Amino acid sequence: MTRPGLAACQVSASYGTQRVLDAVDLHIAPGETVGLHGPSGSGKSTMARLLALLHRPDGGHVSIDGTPVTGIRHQVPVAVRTRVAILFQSPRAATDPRLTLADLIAEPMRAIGTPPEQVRARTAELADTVGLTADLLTRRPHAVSDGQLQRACLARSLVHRPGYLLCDEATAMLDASTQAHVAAVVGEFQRRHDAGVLVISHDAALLARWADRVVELP
Ligand SMILES: Nc1ncnc2c1ncn2[C@@H]1O[C@H](COP(=O)(O)OP(=O)(O)OP(=O)(O)O)[C@@H](O)[C@H]1O
Repeated sequence: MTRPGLAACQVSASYGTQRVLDAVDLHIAPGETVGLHGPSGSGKSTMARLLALLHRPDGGHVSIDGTPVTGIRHQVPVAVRTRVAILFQSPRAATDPRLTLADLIAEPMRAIGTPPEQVRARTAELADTVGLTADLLTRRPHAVSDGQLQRACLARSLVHRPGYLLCDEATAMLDASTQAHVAAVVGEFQRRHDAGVLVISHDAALLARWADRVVELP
């Protein structure tokens, strides 16, 4: 029987001659919140990029619900790659400054040809979930705060109702109340969809509060 979950199986990753991860295992079960902690440069973000199918491992593989994934990004079938979503630390680095917040949220739906009416309805539903008003949805990133932009990124990450959500220092730049709001939205999504969540943070106190267990990278 296959073990459900998002797994890195003996994955290794290098940049040039620098080996960043060496045969590392990590498993996130449905409904589970796993913390990932480790010193700066230990490969936490690289692990998130591997699990999000954005970066190809040099060795080992990623598996989703027991099925090994081959390829990365668009090489992976839509139904498989949309099982995993990632939320980055810096919403500005992760967004196209030319798009309105509504278009940012809608982008992953348009990319797979979702009909416009469905796109509109789901965008409105998600904007409501993350607490973005209609006025904010018409603005571009330069005209909103980091917290408001991160809310739009969170909405975008939930568009396809992913089975696994990877939060790479996703609340590190936010003030305490936005941090709590983002964590609450993620928690509610997780409960409703039995999603597995990976929380990457330098903040041991945050991980102790948020995660069911914490994995240390050396
Ligand atoms: N695109 C890249 N090209 C070259 N080296 C990279 C690249 N991305 C990351 N690295 C290097 O790989 C190592 C691991 O980086 P990574 O960002 O995964 O670590 P991290 O644990 O997330 O660090 P931090 O906590 O500081 O964000 C670092 O030494 C970094 O400089």
